[in-house]
Amino acid sequence: MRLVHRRARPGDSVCFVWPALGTLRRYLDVAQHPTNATQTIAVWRRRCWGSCCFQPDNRGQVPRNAQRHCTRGGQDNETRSRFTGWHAHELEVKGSVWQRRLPSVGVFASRDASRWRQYLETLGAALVGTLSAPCYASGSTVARESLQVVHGNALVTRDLAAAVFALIGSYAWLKIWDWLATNGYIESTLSRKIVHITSVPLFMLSWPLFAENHVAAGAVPAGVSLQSWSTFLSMAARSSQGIAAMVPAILSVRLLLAGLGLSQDTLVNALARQKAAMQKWIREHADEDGASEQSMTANASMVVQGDRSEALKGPLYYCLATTVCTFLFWRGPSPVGILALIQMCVGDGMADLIGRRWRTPKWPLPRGGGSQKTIGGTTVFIVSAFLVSCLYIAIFHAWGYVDIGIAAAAARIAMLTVCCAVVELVAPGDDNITVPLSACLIGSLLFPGN
Ligand SMILES: Nc1ccn([C@@H]2O[C@H](COP(=O)(O)OP(=O)(O)OP(=O)(O)O)[C@@H](O)[C@H]2O)c(=O)n1
Ligand SMILES: C/C(=C\CO)CCC[C@H](C)CCC[C@H](C)CCCC(C)C
Repeated sequence: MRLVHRRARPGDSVCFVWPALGTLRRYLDVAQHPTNATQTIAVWRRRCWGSCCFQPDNRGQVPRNAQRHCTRGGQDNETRSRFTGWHAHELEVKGSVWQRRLPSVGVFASRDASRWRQYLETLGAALVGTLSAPCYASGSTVARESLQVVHGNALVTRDLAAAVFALIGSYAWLKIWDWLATNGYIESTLSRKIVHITSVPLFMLSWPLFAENHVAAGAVPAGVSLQSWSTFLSMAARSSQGIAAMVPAILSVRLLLAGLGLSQDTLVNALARQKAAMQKWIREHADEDGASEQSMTANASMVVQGDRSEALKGPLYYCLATTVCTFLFWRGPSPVGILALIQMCVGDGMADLIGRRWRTPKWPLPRGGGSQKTIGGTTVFIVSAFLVSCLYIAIFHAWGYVDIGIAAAAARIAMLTVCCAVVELVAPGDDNITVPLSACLIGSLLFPGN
């Protein structure tokens, strides 16, 4: 392995002006000079993102100590530390992906997880370019100058683009399910639960779009105790996990404002309608078991409008829990954040979705809020949360983010899942707080070194 440096060429400025073009150029370079692919990519990185690069060995392998070597080639201290992880990682992935063909060719047929990851990361780079292009094209000096400031910090630009992408994705996703429910294609309760089950797992699949951590993984939460608040906040705002956590945080603010009546929000209205429909369903079925007529009448009027303050409960806690888990645990190396979010989304959501339709005996526990949990619901919680947790840990391990493999983690995931199912069953308070909170605590005990 050796460090590769070369002078900037005129063509490099194209990459700077429009990184999407740079991505395209990278594809073409790889296609034209297959044996030189590694160097081409590395050089492009160096020019665009101002750092050092490596020449991995003939088999495209990056030595384990690559990261240590990389720190020699950076420029100032800050750039050096920010770029270290990025380069070590880029090259690690390269060996299996970039050598002989365009990464998009055959990627869908591939079972090689690193290809998927590379594909998503390339998409992230292309997104940066695509989103910044209109600003350049607008000709506005302010837009260009501010973009150049951000481009000076290219990894942050990429994270911001990925966050914008996830926000647009969340908007579209919520809209689709609400549209299906309001037009009568599916029940409102089903739409709400599908959103609950799928939103955050989809969000997690977008995490490779974010750049490699600018600040070492774990350093941001550790900064709470080590750094002054201003240093901590600036680290947090520039870190991948900080920017990714802004996605659920922005949704939380939206829910908070609308729930307090400070803004009109169609999302909140939809959630409130769905919740009202769900409560109606629960009370109707409670009525079958002898519930009072009064509760039915009160509920019927709610279905028309829904209660906007509902946004301040389940959905808000859901978004806040996602913000905290994303920010503290991010995509690894610890599996705890991913597991906690899967328990909250898949376990709790599936227990409700299937538990309400599958008539199984109810647990002999006092009722909270008119609902009663069933043995079938708890069984579905355990099975679904366990399977999806295993799937996500396998994916994130194959992507190289989580450092524990599925074989080593499976028994502990099973224990965690059973504990969360019990918490969901007995703990007072909203499941969107109790389940992820206990998953984080129990997970940290079960995976102490990860
Ligand atoms: N372990 C479980 C959990 C839920 N349910 C079913 O799902 C319904 C609603 O569950 P609950 O978690 O109480 O819903 P909420 O918290 O009110 O819904 P949300 O989280 O969407 O606000 C219950 O009445 C029950 O029929 C079940 O059978 N078994
Ligand atoms: C009904 C819900 C909870 C009640 O128990 C779920 C509320 C969903 C949130 C309002 C939206 C959450 C969005 C995610 C944080 C981001 C999704 C991004 C993705 C690309 C779809």
